[in-house]
Amino acid sequence: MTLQAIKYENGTLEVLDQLLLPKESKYIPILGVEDGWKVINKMQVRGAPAIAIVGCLSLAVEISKEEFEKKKALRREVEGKLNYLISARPTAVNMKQAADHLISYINSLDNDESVSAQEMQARFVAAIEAMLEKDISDNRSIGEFGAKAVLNNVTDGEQVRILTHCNTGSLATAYFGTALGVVRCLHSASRLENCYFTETRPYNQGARLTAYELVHDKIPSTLVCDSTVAYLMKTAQINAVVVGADRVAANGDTANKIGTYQIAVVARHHEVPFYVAAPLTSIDFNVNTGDNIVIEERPQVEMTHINNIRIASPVGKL
Ligand SMILES: CSC[C@H]1O[C@H](OP(=O)(O)O)[C@H](O)[C@@H]1O
Repeated sequence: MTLQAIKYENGTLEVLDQLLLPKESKYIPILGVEDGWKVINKMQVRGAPAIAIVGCLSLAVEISKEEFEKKKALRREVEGKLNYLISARPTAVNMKQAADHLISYINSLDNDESVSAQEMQARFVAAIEAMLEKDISDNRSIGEFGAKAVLNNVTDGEQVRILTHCNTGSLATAYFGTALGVVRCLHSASRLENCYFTETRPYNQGARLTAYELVHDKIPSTLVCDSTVAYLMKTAQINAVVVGADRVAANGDTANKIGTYQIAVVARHHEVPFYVAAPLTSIDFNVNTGDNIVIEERPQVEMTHINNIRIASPVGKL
């Protein structure tokens, strides 16, 4: 079992094919931007931060193999390929945020006459490589801060029962995770009684990925059907719901995996504190409210089939 979704070293990139988990643990080589776009679009790699990191690293791999005599040629190639990578999946903002930051950075290098084309290429690749460690550092901070926030609402020494949705752990980020990072910190502090997590149809991020992570880390946990969450909050004294985010709008509206909204409504009804654990790279200050967030529509086969086996009778329009 491995929880390293992304393996990168000196211009070589491999990603864990999450479509095969938990049955098979297989790494896919990423030789450039086209490979990066495909693994993101097919959801072999998924999770808002991981999408941005893999997308940008696929560009770093490609750029590292080329030689640029002219700085403007490098800038043009970088801009075009970053904008292409954004198109792989629309809802998570992290790839767009990373692209905007990197385009601004390479423009500053292009405009700095003291920087040669070779230096520009090296500094640009280094800026992308730094995203890996930054994400892990952010996740640990989110985990510690989130655990404190959850524990502020319970009596001293009480062990907590958490509900989470989808996968927001090491398989959705560079490592450690966001909402699952909060769960990891509660467990490390010996304050976690149990983490309930939903199967998260139709891709089954919970049943396939979150289960994989919590078993690996030996964290007390229970897999529940998506349809159980209301009953669970009625009967299991859940202390908090903690979820991730694909995109948070300027007013705090949050787009996350389908099913999150109904969990939030039920949490409100049962007066269970509801937390969104997300890095700054998931916040889009250019979008005023959630109404302006593009919600992804995936192929219907992802609902009607599991491992290429039909589980839903053929019907009309789904
Ligand atoms: C830590 S971000 C996790 C985020 O990504 C998931 O979506 P997907 O598996 O489709 O990429 C889900 O929305 C999670 O909240």
